[in-house]
This record gives sequence, structure tokens and C-alpha cells, in this order.
Amino acid sequence: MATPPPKLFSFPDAEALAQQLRAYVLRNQNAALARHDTFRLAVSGGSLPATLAKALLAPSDGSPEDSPQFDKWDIFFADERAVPLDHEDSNYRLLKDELLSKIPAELGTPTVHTIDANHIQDDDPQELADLYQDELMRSFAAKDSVKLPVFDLILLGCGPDGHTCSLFPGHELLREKDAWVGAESNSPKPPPKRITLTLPVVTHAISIAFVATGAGKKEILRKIFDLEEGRSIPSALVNEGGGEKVSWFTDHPAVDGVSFPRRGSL
Ligand SMILES: O=C(O)[C@H](O)[C@@H](O)[C@H](O)[C@H](O)COP(=O)(O)O
Repeated sequence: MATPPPKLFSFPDAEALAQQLRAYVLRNQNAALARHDTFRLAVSGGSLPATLAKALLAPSDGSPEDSPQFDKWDIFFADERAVPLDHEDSNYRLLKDELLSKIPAELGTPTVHTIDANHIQDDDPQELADLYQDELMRSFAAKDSVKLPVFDLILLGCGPDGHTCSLFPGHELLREKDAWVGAESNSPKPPPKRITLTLPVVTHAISIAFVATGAGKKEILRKIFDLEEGRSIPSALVNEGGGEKVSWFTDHPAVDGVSFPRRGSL
């Protein structure tokens, strides 16, 4: 039986998108807390941290369903650049500036899992990737040895070439089957040295969401959702592996005139 396809949501503006993204993230939070009293999520860089901040820092309606419980969040990075944590290219710094530093104390403080800053100068980012994998192992497999970590939620962006995390088109990392975290030494987009979650980890998550907005995304979205043309595009591989666990949060300019297999309703 064919796997049901990803869901696509399209909103008229950033406000409407942020409102529904908030509801989606908090639904995932509440389900995760009910399962294991912690919410483990991975986030990307790009415009995502700002959108997430818009969503999560909005006033709550006061109900338990609509309340972020940041004390119970374990935040990881879907990908990270091999730069100091206070560098302007650091995804950690971006998240900190956009979201973490603005969370009111009464909402709690998330635990944030950064890369090991002692290894950012290494010529080969493999050690950095291995250490981040160890960090995941400590967090996900404290007692049992698990084959793959199961994130409660992974929040992704999509580049104009269809890359997601630091998984770029045509790169051999797309074929990685065993490692949880991969190293990229020569990224086509600067900075060149990065680490990234691998495809098996991304598609193993309970929920996976892309946020892609603006007319500049239209052409790549058309290709990603074209089953023939999109086949080898990294974001399309997430769609294929994740199926109905994947949701796309877009705005009207990003999908104007593009047809999709399944439009969702929230
Ligand atoms: O490391 C990177 O190269 C960027 O972080 C990148 O992966 C980004 O997430 C996408 O290009 C989407 O960017 P936007 O969210 O800004 O569209």
C-alpha cells in the first residue's frame, strides 16, 4: 500500500502561518509530554528561528494546550556550522538571538544541545559530528541502545536548491544509512564545514515540518512535489521517507499556481 503523502498548508501571511505553527508545535509538545514527560525537538537555521519566535512568543490563551513548557524542552540542531557559538554564522547564536534570549523567565528555560565548541577548529568536521552523535546517544539512549533517535519534532527549512539540514543535492551524505550525524567539509553554501542530522534520523522523527515562504520558493516546491522531477532532491527524500508525518507550512506566494497531491486542513 502506498504511504500517504505529506500535508501542505498555505497561509495568506506570516501572522496566520505563525499562529498555526504555534498550534502545531504545541500539539506535538503536549503529545510528547504525555508520552515521556520531555519534548525533544531539532531546529534548523535560516528564517526558521525568527518564525518560531513569532509563533511561540505570542501571548497564550491561558489554556494548558496553548502553553509552551520550555523547562521540558530538549532542543537540538538539525544542522550546525563549524564556527564558534557566538559567530554570526552559528545556528545556535541565531536561535539564541531570535528565541532563547526572549523567552520570559516564567515560561521556563529549555535545555539546548550545542556542538562541542572545542572542536570547531578541526580541519575535518567528522569529530564534531561524532561528538554530536554521542550527545544524541546520551539524550536518547541513556538506558537502552537504540538504533535511531526518535525526535518528537524536527523543524526544517528548504533552500532554493531543495537542500534541507546540511544535506545538499547530489551529496554522498544522502546515502548514509548508519550514522545519526554526518559531517560536511565542502558545503556548496558557505560556511563550508558543517554537521547535519542524516536522512534516516530525520525521517524517523514522529513529526517533521518544513517552513518555506516567499515567491522565491515556488520553483523548488514545484520540483519537490513533482514525483518524477523531484526524486533526488533532499527535501523530496524527506517527503518520501516521512510520508504523512511531514507537514509543509508555506505562504500563498510560495505555492501560487503549484498543484500538490494533498492539501491539509488544520
Ligand atoms: O545552513 C544553511 O545553509 C541555511 O540555514 C539553510 O539550510 C536554510 O535553512 C535554508 O536555506 C532555508 O532558508 P530560509 O528559511 O531562509 O528560506
